[in-house]
Amino acid sequence: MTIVGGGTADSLVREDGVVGYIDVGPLTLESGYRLPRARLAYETWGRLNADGSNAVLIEHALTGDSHVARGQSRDHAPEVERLAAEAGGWWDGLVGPGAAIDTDKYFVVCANILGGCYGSTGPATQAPPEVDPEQRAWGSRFPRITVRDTVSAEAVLSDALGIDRWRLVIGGSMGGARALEWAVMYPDRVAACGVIAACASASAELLAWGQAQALAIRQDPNFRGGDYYDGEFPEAGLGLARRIAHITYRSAAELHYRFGREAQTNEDVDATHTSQRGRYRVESYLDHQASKLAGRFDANSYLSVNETLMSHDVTRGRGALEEVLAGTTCEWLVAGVDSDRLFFPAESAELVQALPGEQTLHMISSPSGHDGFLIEAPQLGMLLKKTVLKD
Ligand SMILES: CC(=O)SCCNC(=O)CCNC(=O)[C@H](O)C(C)(C)COP(=O)(O)OP(=O)(O)OC[C@H]1O[C@@H](n2cnc3c(N)ncnc32)[C@H](O)[C@@H]1OP(=O)(O)O
Ligand SMILES: N[C@@H](CCO)C(=O)O
Repeated sequence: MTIVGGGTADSLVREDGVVGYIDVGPLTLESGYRLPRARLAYETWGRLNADGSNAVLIEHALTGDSHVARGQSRDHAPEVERLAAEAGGWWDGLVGPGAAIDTDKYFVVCANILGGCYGSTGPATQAPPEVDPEQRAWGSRFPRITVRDTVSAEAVLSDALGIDRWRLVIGGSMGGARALEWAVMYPDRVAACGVIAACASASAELLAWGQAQALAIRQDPNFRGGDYYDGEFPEAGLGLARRIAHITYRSAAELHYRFGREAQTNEDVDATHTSQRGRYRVESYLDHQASKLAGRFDANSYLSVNETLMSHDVTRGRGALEEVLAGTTCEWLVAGVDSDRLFFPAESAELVQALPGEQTLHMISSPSGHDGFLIEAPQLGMLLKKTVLKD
């Protein structure tokens, strides 16, 4: 995948891998705000079978995208097809021909989240004339999107694709939150649900990390309240937000093992003037993660998806967790990552205990912390084949 660089809002929208768009139309959000002309960009793999029973919906994480796996199944411009075929997907080990989510068998769909910057409607998208006669980017005017709003939009996508019922809806992290909401909001449309490294509601800890990240962006002088598209982008703030987040995505033991107190190559951490000292390797690593994200993501979109994650609470306005989940009818795969310090395994256990029937908590073993749900795809594949995809 390549990123289209440049200084305009439109150029932030990276759409190389996208094979389709669905106009969701006006979408009434949980807040009551009516989002006019919402659009979802999505990718698909495999073929939908005659009775529509082989469709799998994959939900990406916070800054993820629809490019779950290499290749695609729909005709598109040759250049787009070439890029998509070449570019590795974020769950390549799990999704593809012969993989646990076998694209020779299943029709796989993944949509870019509302509020993001990968082709679905987000803050960098041109606002419609009823919002802005000059049709500048939404910027600061983009409304708050909840997890439920994203699922409502995906239900419209499902209708458009002719999918009445998903064989499986699965995601990790915020993708897991969306999968869970699918099972609650549309119990008749979900045969199986995979909630990986996710929980029933965003914890106080997660809200706290979320606030710190949002403030990092908002305090960048280039942020200008969110209407920065005609000037410098708040890359420093976005990079700081990513550093904060990335620490929570990895484990303390892993950071210690990989980086310890080592200095980055050719840098002197013992220089007399501390303000001018070189970097520890772990600092250099975080700098790299920060600049990578700042090169591929829009700061307003980061704020939007961060808010969406913070909104996650499957019980909001519905009652106690057990009561809410009692209405679900699907099979479950709930898995935590044993070293996760963002979505703690105990939170996955709490979800399992509240589900109807006898359920099992599965654990992915990983030294990598929360990102284990991305890194340990083979383990997750084995779990899927043992549980909800055993046929
Ligand atoms: C669901 C989704 O989010 S999908 C969208 C993709 N997601 C992302 O890209 C999220 C951000 N990325 C990540 O979180 C991780 O890269 C993962 C989870 C995808 C993969 O994790 P890992 O393979 O363990 O990668 P790791 O965290 O070690 O990072 C490796 C990078 O750090 C760099 N790095 C390692 N040590 C250092 C150092 N001391 N100084 C600078 N850079 C360093 C490597 O060169 C490598 O760079 P590259 O990614 O540009 O090739
Ligand atoms: N690295 C992932 C983790 C968030 O769950 C992302 O950026 O989306």
